[in-house]
Amino acid sequence: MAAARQLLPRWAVSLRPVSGAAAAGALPKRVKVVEVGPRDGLQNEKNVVPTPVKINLINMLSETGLQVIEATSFVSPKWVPQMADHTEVMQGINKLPGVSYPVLTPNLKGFQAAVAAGAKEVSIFGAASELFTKKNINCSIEESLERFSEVMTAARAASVPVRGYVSCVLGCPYEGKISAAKVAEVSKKMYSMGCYEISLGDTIGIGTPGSMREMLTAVMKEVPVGALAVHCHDTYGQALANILVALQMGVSVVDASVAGLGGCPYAQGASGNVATEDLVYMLNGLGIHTGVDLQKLMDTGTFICNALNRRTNSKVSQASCRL
Ligand SMILES: CC(C)(COP(=O)([O-])OP(=O)([O-])OC[C@H]1O[C@@H](n2cnc3c(N)ncnc32)[C@H](O)[C@@H]1OP(=O)([O-])[O-])[C@@H](O)C(=O)NCCC(=O)NCCSC(=O)C[C@@](C)(O)CC(=O)[O-]
Repeated sequence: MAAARQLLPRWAVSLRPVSGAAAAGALPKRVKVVEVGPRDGLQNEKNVVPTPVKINLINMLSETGLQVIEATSFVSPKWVPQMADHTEVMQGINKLPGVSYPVLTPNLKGFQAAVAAGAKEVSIFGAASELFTKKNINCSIEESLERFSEVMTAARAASVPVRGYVSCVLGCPYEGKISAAKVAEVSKKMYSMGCYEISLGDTIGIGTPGSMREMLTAVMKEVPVGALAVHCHDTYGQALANILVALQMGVSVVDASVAGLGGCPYAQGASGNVATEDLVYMLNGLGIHTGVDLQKLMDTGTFICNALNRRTNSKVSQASCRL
């Protein structure tokens, strides 16, 4: 199959990492932080989060300097009731120039609804595990790729850039260990379809720096490092260490969730993503530019934790409250 051309969002062009960074083992000078809190962070909440709270959360995040905020998902409300207000959220937020608000779309129906609601960028989401794919989107990996290819065709016609997620890259809640070769195979297929970026998801946060390195080594043979992102849940407390390894290997796009909110409804027991506050703190300490205002981010974390009546998972926010 001939590779489809990747349609880049406007902001992405200036953020491509300097080529050769991976070979030299140098850290990137800039990192694009993809904030997934409003989607990944909230999708697993038991109680329905009021739409105005979601809108406020996104509006506050927009003021922090983040360039990408994943806003919601256009999935079946029977599967994920928390995201049923996707259209209201997309139409209620203040979309700032220079900030992108991608949404998840599992199929053509979701893509069409997303575009009708004003989405200018979407993400398709697959997995390197057959059982997880079945539990999450009710089909096999092969069927999921067929559905995604319909989304890609429609997206290309509408000039909508598409990001691709691959879940379970370091382990699966149903299958256990997932081979790096399988992750590389699915990533390559999604990149070849035209996804401009592949986000590699450690869905259950089980990876270690060692398994992250092994997996990335395999994937980087099939997908250019400049088109890779990492998406680390922090269940085993390994997220920052895993991210650091990815940065050392040349990855310069990292997903994170404010206050470390979240989990996946189809990966029971998995905790949230790395907290965006903790990621930005680490990147600041490494002298890596993100453009994100840490104080505003922590204020946003406080807002959403108060709204959800829970304690933040961000160690940086916890520490700054104590000091
Ligand atoms: C994919 C489906 C829809 C298949 O679900 P299905 O039941 O197989 O779909 P279907 O095509 O048979 O349709 C069944 C019903 O759903 C409707 N439907 C069909 N498509 C849509 C849509 N897009 N939006 C709204 N409704 C839809 C469709 O119209 C029909 O409605 P009915 O006739 O029964 O009234 C379902 O499995 C689903 O929605 N799954 C979403 C699961 C999900 O959101 N998981 C969490 C996100 S993934 C994640 O968190 C991992 C990630 C990305 O963060 C990375 C990581 O951490 O690894």
